[in-house]
Amino acid sequence: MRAVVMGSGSWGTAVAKILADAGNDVTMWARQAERAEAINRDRENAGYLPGIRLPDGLRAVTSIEEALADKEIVVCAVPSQVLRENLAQWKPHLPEGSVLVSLAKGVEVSSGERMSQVIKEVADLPDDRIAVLSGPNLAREIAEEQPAATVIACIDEDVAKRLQHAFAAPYFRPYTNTDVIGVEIGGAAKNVIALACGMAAGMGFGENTLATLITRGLAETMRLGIAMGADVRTLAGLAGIGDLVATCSSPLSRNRTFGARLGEGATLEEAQAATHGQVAEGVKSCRSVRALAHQYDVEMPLTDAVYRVCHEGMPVQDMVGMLLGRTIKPEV
Ligand SMILES: NC(=O)C1=CN([C@@H]2O[C@H](COP(=O)(O)OP(=O)(O)OC[C@H]3O[C@@H](n4cnc5c(N)ncnc54)[C@H](O)[C@@H]3O)[C@@H](O)[C@H]2O)C=CC1
Ligand SMILES: O=C(CO)COP(=O)(O)O
Repeated sequence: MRAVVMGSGSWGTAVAKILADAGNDVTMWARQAERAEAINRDRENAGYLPGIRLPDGLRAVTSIEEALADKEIVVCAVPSQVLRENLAQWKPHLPEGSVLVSLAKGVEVSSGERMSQVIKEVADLPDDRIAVLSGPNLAREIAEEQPAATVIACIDEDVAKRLQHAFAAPYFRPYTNTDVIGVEIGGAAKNVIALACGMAAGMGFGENTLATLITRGLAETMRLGIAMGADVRTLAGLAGIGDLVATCSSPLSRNRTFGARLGEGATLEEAQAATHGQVAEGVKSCRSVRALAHQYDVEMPLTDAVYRVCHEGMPVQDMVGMLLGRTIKPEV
């Protein structure tokens, strides 16, 4: 199929490689001319995935019109808080009949909307032309062709199946799902829990703490997902627990790394500066996920604690007392 990946950061580049390796005709859109030129000249996106050789057929362009022309699959690979402004520029050039696939893992702070809702609103598309791709997919590992699986969700199962074939590469196995809400909530919430896990690791805590945070993080993600209409089995799958485990455990995760820096004593500004312009989505999404928890009247104590550290100046060390000092209660 003819596909374009709109955004040439870490994950956009890795997904462009997947699509090319899966036999599609793939274009990448980059904001900066130097990045597009370097990708075309060096077959490498050195700023984001140094040392990864990109497939020969992959072509990068900076013109939005050229990028989108005639494409059947349009992959949205920009961070969640800037998807709306990017989409507004892409909209006039979106080809008739194309399907938009969101890669972003976040909930928009200004609206409380999931990415598929933002796409529907801004691009004015029916639900069967909007899909989301999410799972335990650390960009660097996938770019190195380490085997992994993912979930492609669309309300229309036939569309999800078409995309499943388009994204299936020898090292990358997509599963379909029609539970778009579950897949999106799993992806957004795990970044917040990964911040908490990073903070714990940074403070020197070990595997018991990590396992506790992952498990209770899943419990609160499930509470929110169920309240919003998700299928709990989605959250017990790749886009839920799968991604939670990968992100919370890996030093490759930007969210976990951001949290670890705070846990080691860095200020928010220092942690932000150390991300080198790459996005740690959970820092913003903890605000919107917490707002959804309030809206749907569910308890999300870990998300609340991360929010307080990131936005209310609560010292990281106070998280422990805040979480363990809660009223003791049944597990389930
Ligand atoms: N990196 C990873 O391992 C994975 C990332 N994701 C998700 O994919 C989405 C994109 O992530 P990455 O590619 O890793 O991000 P990144 O930070 O590496 O790259 C972001 C890309 O968006 C572009 N962009 C366009 N408009 C922008 C603006 N106004 N502000 C900032 N950047 C802008 C940047 O130029 C850059 O090419 C995020 O929501 C992330 O959570 C999902 C799975 C894996
Ligand atoms: O979503 C990811 C892995 O599935 C990547 O996580 P980070 O954004 O924390 O690097």
